[in-house]
Amino acid sequence: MPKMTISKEFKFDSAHFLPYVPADHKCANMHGHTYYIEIHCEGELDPKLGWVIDFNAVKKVVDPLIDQLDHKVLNDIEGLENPTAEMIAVWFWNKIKPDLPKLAKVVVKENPTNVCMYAGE
Ligand SMILES: Nc1nc2c(c(=O)[nH]1)N=C([C@H](O)[C@H](O)COP(=O)(O)OP(=O)(O)OP(=O)(O)O)CN2
Ligand SMILES: [Zn+2]
Repeated sequence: MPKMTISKEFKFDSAHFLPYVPADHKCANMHGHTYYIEIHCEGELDPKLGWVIDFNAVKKVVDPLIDQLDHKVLNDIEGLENPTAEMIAVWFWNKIKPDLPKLAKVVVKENPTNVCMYAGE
């Protein structure tokens, strides 16, 4: 069967600051982002269902994680004490991969121009 990649996008609004940047870096101050997260899953199509994985199955795994972060201070979340886009991508990967083995990539967009892609290596 053909091998394909699907992706589903999620959104959350959070505050953060970056604790290890120099004090005069603007990101040392608390500020907010509307984050967009893409969850990419890759695999062969199921021959009967005709899909890689049900989009709804992705939603069921990811929604509880979005709820943990939405309208929160990311620095207060375990594992996100230094909430760069890169660390957020790793956080999502580690939480999602055990439940979605077809997970192939996590994309974190702090804004349309600041984007991090992580494929789990
Ligand atoms: N590699 C990374 N660099 C930076 C990160 C990050 O997560 N990974 N994060 C930040 C800050 O979160 C900051 O809020 C973003 O700063 P900046 O790029 O200046 O974003 P702006 O929205 O202000 O973008 P402009 O292009 O200047 O409009 C910093 N760096
Ligand atoms: Zn920021």
